[in-house]
Amino acid sequence: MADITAPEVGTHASAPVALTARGLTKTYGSGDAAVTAVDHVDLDIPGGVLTAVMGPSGSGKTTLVHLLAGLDRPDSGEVWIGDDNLAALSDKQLAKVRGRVVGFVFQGFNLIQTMSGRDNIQLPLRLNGLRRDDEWFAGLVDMLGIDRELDRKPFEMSGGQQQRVAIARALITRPRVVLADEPTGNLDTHASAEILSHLRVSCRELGQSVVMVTHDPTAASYAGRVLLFANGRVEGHITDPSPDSVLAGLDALAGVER
Ligand SMILES: Nc1ncnc2c1ncn2[C@@H]1O[C@H](COP(=O)(O)OP(=O)(O)OP(=O)(O)O)[C@@H](O)[C@H]1O
Repeated sequence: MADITAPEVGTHASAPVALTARGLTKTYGSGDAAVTAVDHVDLDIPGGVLTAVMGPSGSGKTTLVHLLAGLDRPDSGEVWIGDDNLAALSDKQLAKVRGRVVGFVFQGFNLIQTMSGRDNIQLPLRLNGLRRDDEWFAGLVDMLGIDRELDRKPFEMSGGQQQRVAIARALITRPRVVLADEPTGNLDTHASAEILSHLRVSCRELGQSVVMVTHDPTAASYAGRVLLFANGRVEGHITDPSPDSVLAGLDALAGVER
């Protein structure tokens, strides 16, 4: 069984920290039925790095990214996106940070069924009063292979096509931080590889930070760092992962499960 490296906090002196969590805690239910989905998590997510979050089903990964995105409020602890402490923002300010700084790709995609692919992708620009960059739009459409989806409504698309449209929507504002829950879960190997390569390059070249939850060791191997999550805590991490080192890390993680 492989050892998993203890989590590091506050040691990325060379890379500016894009996303910080301190003491982040969220419990669902109460009494005997209480489940602490995220349990005093401290995290520093550096800029320019693709970070994967892996761990057993029910370990709290989705809850963690929802808290990091400000979609859900923690019971205690703080999330900082750059210099913004999410807890200190009004709902309006939070919406502004979410709209301009953060891109989301979540399970279920949240595409608007009455709007075309094109309008869905461009919605974050309209909502945030941002101008469209035609070249960037065309580049995303090309990279994601969604030319024919632009004039279709989501219900006329397959799950994989909807997922690609949702990824284009997340990237259209060139957000500093992208939070994604299984972003390639409905895609074939080729499409997944292309999208993950793009995310990795845009982290490296644009200084973007992507945090993605995945169950797929191959997808995780595109990351610069894998966080190993169990029982609502970061139990370790793997730097420069390969599919084999990720599998070994998951094996080691099984040993710390409740
Ligand atoms: N809205 C909710 N109400 C009550 N319990 C919840 C709620 N959301 C999540 N939980 C519980 O919190 C724990 C963590 O759930 P979460 O969805 O964050 O895990 P996960 O690691 O993302 O799981 P999976 O890999 O299966 O998607 C689970 O025990 C789950 O049952």
